[in-house]
Amino acid sequence: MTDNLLEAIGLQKSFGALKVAQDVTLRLRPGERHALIGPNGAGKSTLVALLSGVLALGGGRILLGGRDISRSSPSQRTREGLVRTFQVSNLFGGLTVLENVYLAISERAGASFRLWRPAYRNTDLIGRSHEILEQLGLGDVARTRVDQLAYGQQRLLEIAIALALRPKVLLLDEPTAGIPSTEAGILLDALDRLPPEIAILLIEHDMQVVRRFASTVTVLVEGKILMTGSPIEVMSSEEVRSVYLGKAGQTRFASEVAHA
Ligand SMILES: Nc1ncnc2c1ncn2[C@@H]1O[C@H](COP(=O)(O)OP(=O)(O)OP(=O)(O)O)[C@@H](O)[C@H]1O
Repeated sequence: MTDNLLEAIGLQKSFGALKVAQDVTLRLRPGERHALIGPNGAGKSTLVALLSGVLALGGGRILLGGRDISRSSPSQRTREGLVRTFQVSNLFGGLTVLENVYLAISERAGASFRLWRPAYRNTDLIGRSHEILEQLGLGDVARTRVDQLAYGQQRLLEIAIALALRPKVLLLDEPTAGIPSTEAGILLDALDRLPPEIAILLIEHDMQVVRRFASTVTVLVEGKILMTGSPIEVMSSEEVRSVYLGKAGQTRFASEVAHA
């Protein structure tokens, strides 16, 4: 019996001659806050695609709650609780924030094709949608059309929709990317308030976000795991500094460590 919720064991993936996942092993326990970092082209997005089932594995196994989901479709994985954030580009811009979350919840509840009128009678699902929006600080914009939202709020809505799918494991792909610094704080606060029992894998470039959010960090370089450790261990590793970060990053890391 294992207490790991998600186990990715020996994952392999190649695009032609390019090996983008080489024996990648990653484990997440319930409630774990785990960050995945690595330079551009390291294979982070590929790993998320392998975990979520968008890409087929070239080798290895993925277990969710001890069950082998290596061959499950993305939607099966979502139903079983392995959820990746919805991309802003997949939001329904012409619908309200509430309607977007409601659609996700009703889909989870198996009601997606009963559409608007009958669905709107379902006060439980609407109540749950409001609850999630409040949780993420989007309560005030519930009736606002998504295309009228600030970008940071749209990114929060991605997370709201993922939460609506009742994740056990949540894959967050660069949630702060593209968000102006004035709005980023709100998003970081929202990340702090995510339900503590959910295991979260955060793909992130910004080390300040990583340090604030994660208790464990995995560094991926050229499709291989360079190291896994606490943010401080990772940030103070010479190997990480020299192999992964380069000169600009070394300066940044040094200042991060100094402020840790
Ligand atoms: N469908 C594909 N076909 C061929 N090569 C691909 C494909 N998808 C990604 N790659 C290549 O695989 C490597 C890993 O890409 P990936 O996007 O996973 O890296 P990443 O760590 O997410 O990078 P970034 O931080 O820039 O998003 C890159 O060299 C990329 O060009």
